[in-house]
Amino acid sequence: MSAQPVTIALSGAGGQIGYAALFRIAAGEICGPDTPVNLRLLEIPQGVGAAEGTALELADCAFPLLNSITIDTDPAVVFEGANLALLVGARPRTAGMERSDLLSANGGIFGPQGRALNDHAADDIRVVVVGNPANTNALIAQRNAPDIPTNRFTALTRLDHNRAVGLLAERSGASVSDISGVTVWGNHSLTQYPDLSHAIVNGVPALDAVDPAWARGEYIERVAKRGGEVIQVRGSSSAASAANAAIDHMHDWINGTGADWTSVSLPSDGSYGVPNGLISSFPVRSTGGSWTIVQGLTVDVFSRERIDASVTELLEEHDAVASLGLLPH
Ligand SMILES: NC(=O)C1=CN([C@@H]2O[C@H](COP(=O)(O)OP(=O)(O)OC[C@H]3O[C@@H](n4cnc5c(N)ncnc54)[C@H](O)[C@@H]3O)[C@@H](O)[C@H]2O)C=CC1
Ligand SMILES: O=C([O-])CC(=O)C(=O)O
Repeated sequence: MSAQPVTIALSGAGGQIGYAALFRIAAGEICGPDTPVNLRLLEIPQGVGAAEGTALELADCAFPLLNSITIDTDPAVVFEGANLALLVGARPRTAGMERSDLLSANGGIFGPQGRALNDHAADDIRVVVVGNPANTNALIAQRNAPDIPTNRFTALTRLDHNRAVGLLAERSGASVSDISGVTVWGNHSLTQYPDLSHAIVNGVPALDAVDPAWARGEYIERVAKRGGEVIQVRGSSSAASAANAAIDHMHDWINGTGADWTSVSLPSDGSYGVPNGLISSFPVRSTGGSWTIVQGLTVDVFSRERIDASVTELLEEHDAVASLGLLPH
């Protein structure tokens, strides 16, 4: 244990994803076995008890890397000096709530959190938004943090990516480690596009290894609706797999992806016709601590239509939050 401690903030620490993530983070799964961890846990008052209970259990694990735990309801306190932020806590849609109500309620969370990150986080802050609607919540946070480079704000589509790889492995009979080149484009929503056009299974193009009609039909729907399938079968939403994906995302951002790429929602630079600034999912590699969008992939007519459909939904969400005054910068 030699490196400087890393300060990792997690909002929604008393919830189910928080419970599935915090023990792994405290064990060093994001930054590795040499980096001590300061945990900063953000909750609303009704969630503080659950976060405190989790902190008791974290202490009972006697993790050698766990340097400190702070629990607070004030984002300014929690984000002070934070190097990494996992924004998990969000306002869920409840019965009778219109989409604009949901966006407005989340604006009330991610606007202030963006401002607190702007004013208090460390210069190297990296943010992943998990709480839904994740892409638009990330956009709100980013647009409220004018002093933080835009590319430090991301939203989680790694769970969709991992689901896409897992279901392709299941269908093809290959192991996950023999699959590469899978991409999830667009929004973390039902319009997302899990794309096998460039995927390779055991050295063979995926569209030769599995029925292309399945890959461009049932498969896309199955990946996009996997969250709903988990809720139906498990009785509650994906938690361990979401926590795992958030850890994968942060781990790869810091440590690099290697030859294969993964999927991350990040502010577009105009690549693949996605409007500048929109936080959309792309094929990306990480090197030197930064994500780079993989360039030069051919996009056929089918893929173009699917990407455009999801980007259209993101633009609608953008316009809705802009009209609510939630994107000040
Ligand atoms: N992007 C993705 O792939 C996925 C996203 N999600 C989303 O992640 C979010 C969290 O899911 P769960 O942990 O299962 O929910 P949960 O309801 O178990 O926990 C959420 C926690 O956030 C807290 N919270 C609410 N508002 C907060 C605020 N302003 N500041 C700090 N904490 C706050 C709540 O008190 C609660 O403890 C949901 O929005 C869910 O839809 C879930 C799975 C996958
Ligand atoms: O719908 C939810 O709350 C959970 C979710 O995002 C997913 O499982 O992909």
